[in-house]
Amino acid sequence: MITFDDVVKVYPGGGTAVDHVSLELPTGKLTVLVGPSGCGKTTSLRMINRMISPTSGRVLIDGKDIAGQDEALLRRGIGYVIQNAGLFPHRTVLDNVATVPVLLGKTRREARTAALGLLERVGLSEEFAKRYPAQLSGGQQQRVGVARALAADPPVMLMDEPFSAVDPVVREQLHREFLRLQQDLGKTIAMVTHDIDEAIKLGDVVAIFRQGGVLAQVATPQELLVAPADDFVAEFVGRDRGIRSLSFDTAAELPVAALPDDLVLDEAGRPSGWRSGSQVLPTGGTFTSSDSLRLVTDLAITSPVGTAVRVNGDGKADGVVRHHDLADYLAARRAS
Ligand SMILES: Nc1ncnc2c1ncn2[C@@H]1O[C@H](COP(=O)(O)OP(=O)(O)OP(=O)(O)O)[C@@H](O)[C@H]1O
Repeated sequence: MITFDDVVKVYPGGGTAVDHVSLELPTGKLTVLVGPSGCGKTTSLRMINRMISPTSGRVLIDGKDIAGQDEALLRRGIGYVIQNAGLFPHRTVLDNVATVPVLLGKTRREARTAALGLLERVGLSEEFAKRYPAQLSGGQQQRVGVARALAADPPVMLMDEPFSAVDPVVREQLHREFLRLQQDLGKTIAMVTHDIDEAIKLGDVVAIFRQGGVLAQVATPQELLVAPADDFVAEFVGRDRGIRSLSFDTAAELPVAALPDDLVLDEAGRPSGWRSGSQVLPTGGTFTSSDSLRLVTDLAITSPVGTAVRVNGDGKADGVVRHHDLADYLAARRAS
């Protein structure tokens, strides 16, 4: 666990960048530091590996104040990924990843073999290993940056806007890959972003900062959407938060009604449309009990008959949810 204990940072000649922040970043989880520009996110992140020292207060890793620790040793256990990857331009991709393990005492051959494995894990095949960073796309460079940070197998990773320099489609792909990787590795990660949607998507815990380096709220993404602490957080989290919060709940407990007569099924029992006079209208998609309530809501709204169809693992229809029943369910859930 990383602990900020009443941390203050005042830059000489500047204002207060971080103002009495107390925060816990749980072990094995991804904590996102998010907030508007200049609110102290990067300063806070860099206090974890001592690139910046607090003016007062303490930063502890697993209960030990890092101020008293050997700086080189401390950083060995902390990977660092920055925007635009920050790769060494005159080294190949392979050597970018293998450099730190060599410095830590691995033979060049061992380090290179491990580096190839890491590149593969972040989705880069062997053909990229011999290239130089400038010969890669932005998204590929970010992947190398992540592989390089992982090379020393540090328990802690600091990531400063790691996905912001790539276009939205590549970012989406990197998010998915990164979440899968983190599921396997379970690193303790602190990530800075200014993008609340990214924070909500990736974070186990989200710490929202406001101007002046003050913590506005620390919560799970779902809590932030359902119960923002104040108007600043509500505004920062953005519109549609009620609908967005439904992404975090599955349809497992949603009661379904029996299949109605106007639902058309194929021979295998799979839904193929809604009968409407002489026409058959499209179902517009189906859900399973492990899908989110947000998907079910979307299906019920967009269905030509206001009804979402549930299917089982074989794709057979096994129940329906009408939009008014869904509304009743959501209202009852809110009240409980
Ligand atoms: N070396 C420095 N000297 C003086 N002031 C600084 C220094 N570094 C940062 N600041 C100031 O401290 C405040 C917090 O900066 P910081 O970079 O931590 O914010 P941030 O939330 O990461 O911002 P951004 O999202 O724009 O990167 C800002 O007002 C900034 O101008």
